[in-house]
Amino acid sequence: MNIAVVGVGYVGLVTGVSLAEIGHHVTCIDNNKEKVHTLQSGIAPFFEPGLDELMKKNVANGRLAFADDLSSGCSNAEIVYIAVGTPQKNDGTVDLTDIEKVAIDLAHIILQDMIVVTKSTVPVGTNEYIKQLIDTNIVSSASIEVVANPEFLREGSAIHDTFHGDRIVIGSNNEWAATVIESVNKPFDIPIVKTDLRNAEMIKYASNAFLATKISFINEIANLCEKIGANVDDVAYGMGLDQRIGNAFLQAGIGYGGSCFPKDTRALVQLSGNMKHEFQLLKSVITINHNQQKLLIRKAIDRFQTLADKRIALLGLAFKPNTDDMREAASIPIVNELLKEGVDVVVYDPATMETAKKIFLNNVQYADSIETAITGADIVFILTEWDEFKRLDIHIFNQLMKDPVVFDGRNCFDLDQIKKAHIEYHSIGRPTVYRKT
Ligand SMILES: NC(=O)c1ccc[n+]([C@@H]2O[C@H](COP(=O)([O-])OP(=O)(O)OC[C@H]3O[C@@H](n4cnc5c(N)ncnc54)[C@H](O)[C@@H]3O)[C@@H](O)[C@H]2O)c1
Ligand SMILES: O=c1ccn([C@@H]2O[C@H](COP(=O)(O)OP(=O)(O)O[C@H]3O[C@H](CO)[C@@H](O)[C@H](O)[C@H]3O)[C@@H](O)[C@H]2O)c(=O)[nH]1
Repeated sequence: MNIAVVGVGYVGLVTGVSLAEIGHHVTCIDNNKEKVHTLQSGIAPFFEPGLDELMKKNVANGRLAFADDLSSGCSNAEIVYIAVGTPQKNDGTVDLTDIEKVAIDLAHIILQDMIVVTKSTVPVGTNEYIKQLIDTNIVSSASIEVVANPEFLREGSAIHDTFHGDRIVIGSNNEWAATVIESVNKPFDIPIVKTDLRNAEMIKYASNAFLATKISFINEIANLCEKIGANVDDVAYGMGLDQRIGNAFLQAGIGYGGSCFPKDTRALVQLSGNMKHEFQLLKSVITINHNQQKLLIRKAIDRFQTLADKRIALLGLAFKPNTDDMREAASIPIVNELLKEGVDVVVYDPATMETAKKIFLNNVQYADSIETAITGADIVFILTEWDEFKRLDIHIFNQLMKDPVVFDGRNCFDLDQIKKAHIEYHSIGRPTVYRKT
């Protein structure tokens, strides 16, 4: 099939590359000319394990190309995927400006019958609206059908998730269009859920909201574990063995961030409100997450009374490991709060330093290694569970800090290992380990 993908962010690029990998001819289109230029020179605009290789391979074999112009990019396309951003507006509603623009621009250039597939996460009813927008603006006699095909990839494991996902959701109110998109996806060999447009849109929001709920639930259990002297890692393990619960997404920590959970949970609350349905559970999930992001600061203030003039090294700024994405990362409110407390902040992350410089400007110091970051620090905060941190020889804290106090927001270390290291160690939902004198 000849396919165009409009919007080359995370989702657009992974979609384009994977459709090319299973044999389709794909043109990825973005209106950001600089981005397209970078892509045409063989460089992915973000860090994602395995993506570069697949991209280069499919460009070389002629199945993948990039364009900055919708009209030329779609000239041969039988199917157009929309993968532009759907950010949140100040009032909490989803900003559909980019989707609307793509729909209207498509209506002006479509000359042959076409299937428009929405990959972007959009509120229930949006695909019907996209069809209506195209139908009312179309200049030719061509007809279009819409399909909702929400994306479930995770950043940092996007390639793996695409080829080994649990399901592909295909929503359409037109049986022919659904069947075509089913055949497009067949080579992935992943179970396909065929449903209508509204169900497909709702599956995406409900899935993200449920995963966010699991995280806030285990974080509340963790906070309780600390008070009653239990260990959340053991509790989560014991819970997760029950197949009805499952062990995924029970990692306690400083809450969820990223470009999806925060935005999509707020959007679902907003959508419910519009329907006069108060989604109390999800509102609590969001509040718990908000509080959890600041937990290390509260712990540090409890321990030291004031953090003014302390030097704090932050290890990890990305919202999760294996990505250079800092969208809605816990590190951002943490740095802002620490600066207000008068802290001397030094940061290190294996992948996000360039992004961090644009966010924190010269308000923090930037270290080029773990060692440089922690040398002379009074306190260390661990905010992202990069392998580089988990594999650290923990004696390094002793060697490079005077009185090492570590607040680990991602439970990177085993407590028995920590007990041998002569450091003071606070983590999430586990007993504090005090330094032996
Ligand atoms: N990032 C993820 O992990 C993820 C996973 C699943 C679903 N989603 C959803 O997928 C959608 C895209 O997310 P993302 O993170 O890839 O977005 P992004 O913001 O990183 O990328 C969007 C791209 O669309 C381009 N664009 C905007 N308007 C355009 C237009 N008119 N023509 C051509 N290109 C245009 C932008 O230049 C940008 O490159 C969102 O709805 C998001 O919620 C994201
Ligand atoms: O047990 C866990 C699992 C995750 N997280 C945090 O949750 C956030 C999101 O993690 P993850 O879901 O792995 O990353 P995303 O790339 O944001 O992926 C989510 O959001 C995407 C966008 O909608 C969906 O496609 C994916 O299915 C969904 O997992 C991160 O801050 C993690 O640190 C935890 O705190 N504990």
